[in-house]
Amino acid sequence: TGLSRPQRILKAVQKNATKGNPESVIAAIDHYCRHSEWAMNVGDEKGLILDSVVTEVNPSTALELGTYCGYSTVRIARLLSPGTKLITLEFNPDYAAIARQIIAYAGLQDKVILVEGPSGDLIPKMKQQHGIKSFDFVFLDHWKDRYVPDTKLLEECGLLRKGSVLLADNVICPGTPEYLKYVRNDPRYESRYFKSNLEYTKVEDGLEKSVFLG
Ligand SMILES: Nc1ncnc2c1ncn2CCOCCNC(=O)c1cc(-c2ccc(F)cc2)cc(O)c1O
Ligand SMILES: [Mg+2]
Repeated sequence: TGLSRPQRILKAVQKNATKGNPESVIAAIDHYCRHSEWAMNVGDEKGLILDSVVTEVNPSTALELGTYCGYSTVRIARLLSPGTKLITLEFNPDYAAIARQIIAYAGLQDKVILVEGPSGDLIPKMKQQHGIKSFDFVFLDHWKDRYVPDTKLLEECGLLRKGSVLLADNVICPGTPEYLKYVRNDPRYESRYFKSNLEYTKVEDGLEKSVFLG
């Protein structure tokens, strides 16, 4: 049945972007997904909010849950200071294989550690496998019903510290009502909603930024 959607996205990057230029990789994916076929990247509109939060936090350690094709991985990694790492977790090996190629095309492979597997199994291994004490920044963009259990897991594993920032995609569409209740009602979190639109559409969506108060 031909190429998969992620394979078609990779082809669009190889055709239209410049090797080693993350901005051109981001632009190529956005152009393809806006004009050829929709895909579940965080996109250009929510991407600007992601950029501003990453720039504000300037994390030394960052975690992304849900890599897909690596679009937000490239957006985050391109903003990291030298010597800092982004760990991104992807469940689907086919997505992971495409993401590795897109991250490498952007020239960001030295800033990114892509780990394949379910977040619930991998999060408890972060300290011993990657020498992580805690995460300064976490981008949640995986299965929407994993946002709450994985946030609790990050807390229980001591991977959040006072001031750690969680940024969650899709809190309106597809929606993560349980997660919004959790971070908005728990006094240990200071939460704020950034209204935007679902990638490449006029449908409302947004990002929830939550600071862990310890
Ligand atoms: N390491 C891991 N551990 C556990 N699970 C993992 C994992 N890695 C991946 N997964 C699971 C799947 O990840 C993809 C999750 N993302 C989405 O489903 C998503 C869907 C839409 C969407 C779709 C259809 C509409 F009509 C409207 C909106 C938009 C988005 O922006 C989305 O992000
Ligand atoms: Mg998303």
